[in-house]
Amino acid sequence: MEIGIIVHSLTGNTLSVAERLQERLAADGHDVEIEQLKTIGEEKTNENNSANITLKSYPDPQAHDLLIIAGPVRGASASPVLKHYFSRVGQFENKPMLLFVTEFFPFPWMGGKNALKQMTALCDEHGADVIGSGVINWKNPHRERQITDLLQQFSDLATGMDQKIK
Ligand SMILES: Cc1cc2nc3c(=O)[nH]c(=O)nc-3n(C[C@H](O)[C@H](O)[C@H](O)COP(=O)(O)O)c2cc1C
Repeated sequence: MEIGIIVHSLTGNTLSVAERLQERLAADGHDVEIEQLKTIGEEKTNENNSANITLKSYPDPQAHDLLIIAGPVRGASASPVLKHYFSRVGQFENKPMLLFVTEFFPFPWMGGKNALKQMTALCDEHGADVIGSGVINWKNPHRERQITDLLQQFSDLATGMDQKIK
């Protein structure tokens, strides 16, 4: 199955989890491509109006069977860069989607869950079908276990989906 991981990552945390996911899903037999969302010029972290953001490129969601969308938590909310990407892409036409966020604080209720809720609402609005999601808390003493659990969960969901479409 063709899997696209569309990731916004400024300081590398989210990207590092995305790379581990890519490795895991590739070992499961999928074709996995990471596409990073990058702003033109230096990213302004105080820019909360996603309409003022312009990206270097806008990955085509229809190029993949399954999409994984990931980014950092910003002010207990979804990343403005991801919000902008959704607004520019328009409709996802029932694309199956997995979501994850990384955040500095140690527990998911400290912003991560809210960011995921916003991203899920955006997916609903744009016609995507969210089949799983997760939060990685960078300051949680069990961060490594959170990451391995996420890899396992996403691997199981991707395998289940692959079996359905075959
Ligand atoms: C402007 C800004 C706002 C942030 N807000 C939060 C927040 O509300 N809660 C949190 O836990 N971390 C917050 N963070 C930290 C990032 O979410 C966290 O470090 C994340 O893992 C960074 O991911 P990245 O390295 O992929 O960019 C914020 C970071 C920035 C720059």
